[in-house]
Amino acid sequence: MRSFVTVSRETEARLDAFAAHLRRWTRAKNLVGPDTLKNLWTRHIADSAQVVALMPEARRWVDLGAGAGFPGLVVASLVCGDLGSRVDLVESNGRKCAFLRSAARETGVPATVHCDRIERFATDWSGAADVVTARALAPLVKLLDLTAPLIQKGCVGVFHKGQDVERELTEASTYWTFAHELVSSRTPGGGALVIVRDCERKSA
Ligand SMILES: C[S@@+](CC[C@H](N)C(=O)[O-])C[C@H]1O[C@@H](n2cnc3c(N)ncnc32)[C@H](O)[C@@H]1O
Repeated sequence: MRSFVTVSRETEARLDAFAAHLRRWTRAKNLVGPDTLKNLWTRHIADSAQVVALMPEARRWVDLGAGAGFPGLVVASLVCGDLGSRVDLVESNGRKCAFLRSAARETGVPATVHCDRIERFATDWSGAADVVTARALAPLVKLLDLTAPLIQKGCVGVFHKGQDVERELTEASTYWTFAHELVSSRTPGGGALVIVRDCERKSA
């Protein structure tokens, strides 16, 4: 982690507490696979943290399909202390929601957990967001379906993608017109981040 992202001592302490909490929960409740723990700092924490550097002015974040907190809880650890910062985490798995709440309490970060289906959250939620994130959740075309209502209100989508990002962009452009930027991931694995600032569904 330290070689990929530079953070303050306080942030590093929060991330350490989050990592320790995740290891404890995984031992007791089998929350994430052994590969996740093995590569925790480089593949998951640093990979998650890079979205904050891309959106330094953002204060209100929404993370869809937060899982064990990537990137949402890592973002919350980094923006903690910035005036007005908050992260809304959406996750439908009850065990993961319990972990997310417990980890947010333990680390003292400004995160709210919505234990809900994204489809329902997206329809019901009346809050505002600067950035919506999703990592390892769905192909880009589906992410645009889910996040278009937010993006069309000015929220920026920042989506972690793997090596087949070009194929996902081509597929998405069949159904959507969207303004995007592609940023190479700073962490190993050859992935990329797709930043979407505007989108409109193409007429049939
Ligand atoms: C592959 S995991 C990725 C978790 C995390 N973002 C990461 O990068 O490690 C996808 C997560 O999204 C959640 N999820 C999938 N579809 C969902 C939906 N429609 N509503 C809410 N959560 C969903 C799953 O429960 C799971 O925890």
